[in-house]
Amino acid sequence: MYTTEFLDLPPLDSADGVVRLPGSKSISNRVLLLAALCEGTTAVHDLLDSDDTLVMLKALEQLGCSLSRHGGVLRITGLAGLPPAKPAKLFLGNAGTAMRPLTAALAVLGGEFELSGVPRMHERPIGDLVDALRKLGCTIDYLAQQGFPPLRIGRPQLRLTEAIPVRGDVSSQFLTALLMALPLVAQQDITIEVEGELVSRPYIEITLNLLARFGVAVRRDGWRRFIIPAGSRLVSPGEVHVEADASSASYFIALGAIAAHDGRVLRIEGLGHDSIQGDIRFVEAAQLMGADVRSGPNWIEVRRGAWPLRPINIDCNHIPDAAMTLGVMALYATGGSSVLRNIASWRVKETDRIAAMATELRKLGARVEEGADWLRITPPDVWKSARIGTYDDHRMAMCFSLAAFADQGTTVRVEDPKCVGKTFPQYFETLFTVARTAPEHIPVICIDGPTASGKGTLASRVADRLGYHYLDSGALYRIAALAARNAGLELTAQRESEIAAVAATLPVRFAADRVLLDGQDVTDAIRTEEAGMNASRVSALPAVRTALVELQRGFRQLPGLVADGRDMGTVIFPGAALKVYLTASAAQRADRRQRQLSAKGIATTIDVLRADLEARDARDSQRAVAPLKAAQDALLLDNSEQSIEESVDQVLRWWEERQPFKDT
Ligand SMILES: Nc1ncnc2c1ncn2[C@@H]1O[C@H](COP(=O)(O)OP(=O)(O)O)[C@@H](O)[C@H]1O
Ligand SMILES: Nc1ccn([C@H]2C[C@H](O)[C@@H](COP(=O)(O)OP(=O)(O)O)O2)c(=O)n1
Repeated sequence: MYTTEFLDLPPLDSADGVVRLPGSKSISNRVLLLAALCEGTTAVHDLLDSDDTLVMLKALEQLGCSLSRHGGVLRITGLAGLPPAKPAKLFLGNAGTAMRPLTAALAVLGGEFELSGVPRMHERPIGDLVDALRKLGCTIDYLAQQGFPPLRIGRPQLRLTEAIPVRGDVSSQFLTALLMALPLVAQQDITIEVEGELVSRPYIEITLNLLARFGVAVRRDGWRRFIIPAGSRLVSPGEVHVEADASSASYFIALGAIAAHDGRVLRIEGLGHDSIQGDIRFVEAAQLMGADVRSGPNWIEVRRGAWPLRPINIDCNHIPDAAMTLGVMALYATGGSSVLRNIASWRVKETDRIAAMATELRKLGARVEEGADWLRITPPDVWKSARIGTYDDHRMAMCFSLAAFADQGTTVRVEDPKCVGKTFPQYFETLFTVARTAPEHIPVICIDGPTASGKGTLASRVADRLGYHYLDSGALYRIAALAARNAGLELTAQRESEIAAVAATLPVRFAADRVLLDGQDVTDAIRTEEAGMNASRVSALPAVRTALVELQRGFRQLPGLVADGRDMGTVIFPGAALKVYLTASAAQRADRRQRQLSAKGIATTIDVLRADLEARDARDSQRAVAPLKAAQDALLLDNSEQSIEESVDQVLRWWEERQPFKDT
């Protein structure tokens, strides 16, 4: 997951390939709660691993459920319909799918519980659910503002003979919560009556479907009355497979419609046309806009159909979450405006999504009108690069990533990308496996300079701050030298072609912070001073340098690269958007190297080190091919008197000055 302050998406061109998506959040949290309440043990396969499921799991553990994990399977032994034995204070983050049903289940079962969440959760209304629960005899108090979490729950005196009214027009989660909780106390038929128009009906269908799997067949009379039959009991079905999340799939369905052009196909696995999730109907909306979609029971394939996309005017009640994705697709639907209607529930989600979408779409150049429960979006005439605020809302981050495909070459900065952790922690990584763009669009920052100037330290920290890949090109010369020695070669010009042949086929792999050569961990072996000197020797051989060019350029991958070495800016990435030539005095560098070595328990003297590094400087800058020197357009940074943080901040400032949205 990207935990950087922001993530810049350079202009993207197309998409193809296969994605497997994480499990559905709605199904995951419902299954977890039902498994926790029922009789028996449930093995849950393909559970979503995200912030919202984590808070649910922690809460269930606190309530006394026993959980164990083996491989990808989670086993839960339920409470068999009994109230939790101990009082508990549950923290539920910003997970509505945990807060609402747990409130209902615990209020019906009774005990001493407190339920709280993040500040935004304390702004999301729960009064209608609490009113319904109080009417049937539950004890619930507000601990802060009336109508909002945090809540205290006590013991109920249940009255279940009369129909229980619940409002259906704010959030379907209230009805879901009652439907999952009331089978615990169904000594007689229990009737729930929905007041107002029921929003987000598909989510109720998921609830009913899962209740049926746990042995409870709810009867219903249209969408107004739901009856839980007397004698209902929640019983584990044994095994449950969680299907991939249909709301998460919406981003990739849209991606296919926007970017799978010229024979490309985007295939989504783990979800198909017989999905029980309402958001699967996003497919129909995407088709109306022009997507070419084919699907089977467990897969969906999407290609670009109509292009540009067609504007849409649609009632989104049946796809409340996935409909946000239509808002960004509308940017590509020229020839009119798109209207998304019946989206009032957006106002009380992770953020006020109507206001948030309007604000951020405008930044890209779209004209947007906003009503109480609708949005009208007219695509930009001229796209603008923009910093997109995400409001701690995973769906804002995910849908706006799709704005990077404008053919006018816009850069989209997604702020706080880690908000996707709520439902899809690997969203951007998954996007980058299928999104394509020309290499010259992928940003590169080059940091060249002499030994021990701090290139590696600076480059890897800048890469961390930007979420970019990092290329330590010196490591490749070190590895090439080691591999050549292992092959019994002397590191001399007479052996140039043989060393180059070794370098051309290096079986090297970078895994986390380890370097593997032919499966052997050589991380420490390549870091000795001798290995540095050997690297310097082989790096003077032109054929060796040529052999390593493609390997180095292969590191230029989405979302960007920071590369350090001697010739990053002059030879390997001459078109890089930022080149830094890093220096420090020889005395400083010798001192730094000595500290670095002594931290590893290697004793040396400053004089020897200084002589070594001056010898290396001389060889690296005097060789015939790609000598160490500043690129003409490089910015010079002498960090002799700077701390590491100061030099990192300096480079990031230079980088910001080059961004297209720096003045916005
Ligand atoms: N600006 C700086 N100020 C002080 N020490 C630094 C600075 N930059 C790097 N160092 C230290 O100098 C040592 C050498 O840095 P390194 O990144 O390995 O250099 P290079 O990759 O140029 O050989 C490291 O121990 C690092 O912590
Ligand atoms: N892009 C590069 C990187 C390194 N080299 C050569 C020259 C250097 O002396 C050796 C070792 O590089 P490395 O960056 O690992 O060395 P230092 O950490 O700066 O001591 O490889 C090169 O020629 N071109």
